[in-house]
Amino acid sequence: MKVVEKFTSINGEGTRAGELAVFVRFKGCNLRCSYCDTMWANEPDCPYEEETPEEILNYVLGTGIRNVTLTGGEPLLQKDIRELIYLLLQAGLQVEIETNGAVDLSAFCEERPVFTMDYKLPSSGCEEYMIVENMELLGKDDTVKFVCGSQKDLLKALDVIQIYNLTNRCHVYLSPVFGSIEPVQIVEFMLKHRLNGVRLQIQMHKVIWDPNERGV
Ligand SMILES: C[S@@+](CC[C@H](N)C(=O)[O-])C[C@H]1O[C@@H](n2cnc3c(N)ncnc32)[C@H](O)[C@@H]1O
Ligand SMILES: Nc1nc2[nH]cc(C(=O)O)c2c(=O)[nH]1
Ligand code: SF4
Ligand SMILES: [Mg+2]
Repeated sequence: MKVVEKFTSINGEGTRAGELAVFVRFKGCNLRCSYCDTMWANEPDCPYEEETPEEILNYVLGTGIRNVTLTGGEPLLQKDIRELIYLLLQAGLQVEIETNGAVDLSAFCEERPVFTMDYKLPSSGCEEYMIVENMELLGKDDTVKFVCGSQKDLLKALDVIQIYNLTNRCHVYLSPVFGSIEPVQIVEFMLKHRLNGVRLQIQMHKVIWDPNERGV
């Protein structure tokens, strides 16, 4: 598996934000979002370590931390990802997958990790690649995250939340594209549309550390 970085930190996003977590970031992505904060991991010349699922499991177990987040790039494109998810779950770890909404999740539902799935909004430039059938596969422990960069994005997020009845299905987060929309604009939008059951989330690691710092 192509690993570009592994580190321990607090999870800055998702339902376990604020808890300790081990991160494994994989190389490569099938999308190219306008705002991507980890584009470096998607470049063909980005250095990586080739690691087996067993090696990654041993690293995770060695940290003594029970939450594992698999991210990237797009982690579900890695050839051995199913085996890794299986090994981590067998070891009793809490496994979260950050995924971009452009990979069919049906192939990964047997192992049942927790999915934090983006719905890419217009300003990402990648909305056309969303596999909306994934919505049906999500359950109460999963999350749909809308990373919003504009009012147009917020209106589209509202549409998608209503069409797929997301607040009754899973967790729903609105998160600002870091630095391009003020969080207060999202709060005002939530109030205006009475978005009950939806949460604002700000990437905590970018508040704690330099927003461009890697490995945190
Ligand atoms: C870097 S992606 C990796 C996982 C997967 N490719 C995806 O898009 O979900 C992890 C999360 O960071 C979010 N993200 C990337 N750049 C961001 C930015 N500039 N501001 C806020 N969130 C960002 C993505 O939308 C996604 O939810
Ligand atoms: N601390 C921290 N939390 C995170 N949660 C999701 C991340 C990601 O890049 O996918 C991330 C990250 O890069 N750092
Ligand atoms: S899908 Fe995720 S990793 Fe890929 S470009 Fe978009 S934000 Fe970056
Ligand atoms: Mg990140």
